[in-house]
Amino acid sequence: MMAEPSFKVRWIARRNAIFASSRFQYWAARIPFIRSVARTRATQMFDHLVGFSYSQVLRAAVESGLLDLLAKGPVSAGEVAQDIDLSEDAAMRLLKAARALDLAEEAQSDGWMLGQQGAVLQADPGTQAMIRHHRLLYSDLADPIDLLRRNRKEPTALSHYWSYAGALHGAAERGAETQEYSELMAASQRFVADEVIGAFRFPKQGSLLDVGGGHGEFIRRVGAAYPHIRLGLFDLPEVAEAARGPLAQSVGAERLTCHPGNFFENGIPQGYDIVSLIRILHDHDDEPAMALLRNIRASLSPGGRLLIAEPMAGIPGALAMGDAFFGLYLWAMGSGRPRSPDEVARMLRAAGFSRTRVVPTAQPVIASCIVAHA
Ligand SMILES: CC(C)=CCC/C(C)=C/CC/C(C)=C/C=C/C(C)=C/C=C/C=C(C)/C=C/C=C(C)/C=C/C=C(C)/C=C/CC(C)(C)O
Ligand SMILES: C[S@@+](CC[C@H](N)C(=O)[O-])C[C@H]1O[C@@H](n2cnc3c(N)ncnc32)[C@H](O)[C@@H]1O
Repeated sequence: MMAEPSFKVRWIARRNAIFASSRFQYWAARIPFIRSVARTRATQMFDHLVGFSYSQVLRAAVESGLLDLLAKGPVSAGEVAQDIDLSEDAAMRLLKAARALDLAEEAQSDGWMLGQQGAVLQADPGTQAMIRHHRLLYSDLADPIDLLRRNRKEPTALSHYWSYAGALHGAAERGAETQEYSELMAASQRFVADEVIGAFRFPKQGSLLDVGGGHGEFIRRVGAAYPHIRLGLFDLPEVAEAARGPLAQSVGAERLTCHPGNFFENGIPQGYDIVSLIRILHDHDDEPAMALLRNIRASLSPGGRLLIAEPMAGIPGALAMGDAFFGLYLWAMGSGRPRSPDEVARMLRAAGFSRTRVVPTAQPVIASCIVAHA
């Protein structure tokens, strides 16, 4: 027999019945004070509903070169039309859509420039690369129920792209593809690295090993901020080998060691003060994620620390980013899930770490940070 519904259950049922009533909605939109909440809710629902159209405006602005053109503005609608090969009518439709999203601004009569959000986006090749990349996500999400019903290990556009995840279930070969995803990750690393470096103090004379460090953009940035820190990069052989030359040139060969390897099959190199996992843990389901944490724990001496930074779930003010974006993204990728800081902390303790601490970041929508002590 079902237990008596709790007070909370009864309260939610009552609240939902009131919110669903069209009479309540009608009056709420007209009563002073309450109407601002009603308007915000309606706009929020509308934005969720049409989010895909907004994304496609971003994509058109990036892929057509409109943002770069506006950066040289003011430009007329005619010039825009000619430059991006659209009719004047279509160019004006795109400019107005871009203006509505604050990507463009009409600074003078028929003189278009970047809007405030446009200025941020145009200056950031990493976010632009993500906008281009999301065509894969949206093709996988074309039928979301079908995606959620299918065996998660069936190949998708994203699992093919992330060949290391695809390789886990035989969907893809490695090679040229690692080059492509490494470049995307390097391009979008700027904000993540800034968040981590702004939040966490690295030991000035110590050593840092970035596990799954890709082309080394993170350690390049830490290396620039801490000129005396010794740097290590661990990644799949084809990635680590491709990173070695350019990275040595950038940070100095004498303080860099590249370790080719597979963190599920090989031990993590020992002797580092800090090991970092940047945008790695969420890629993996719980069992492999625990194996990776144990592997890192085994490599650390007393006093050693593990720094985890990635977008996390359950972050106040950024809830949708965690479970509504990364939840579906990683589902489509076929591996991993976003975790809350509490979940990550529990896993760290189960892997043998003694203490964990959340390090607050300025923009949790980009990354949250947890440090664990060996
Ligand atoms: C001074 C006066 C008068 C006013 C000031 C007003 C003011 C504060 C203006 C603000 C200007 C400003 C500083 C704006 C800053 C804007 C920023 C920092 C925007 C940042 C946006 C970042 C975005 C949109 C990031 C998106 C990231 C995405 C979608 C990442 C996706 C990552 C994926 C898919 C990763 C995949 C890897 C895998 C497989 C999961 O491991
Ligand atoms: C999502 S990318 C993150 C790269 C980088 N940390 C960043 O934030 O830009 C995941 C990285 O983990 C590496 N990787 C995936 N599986 C691996 C494995 N089994 N062993 C070592 N590295 C692996 C990939 O090659 C890739 O560079």
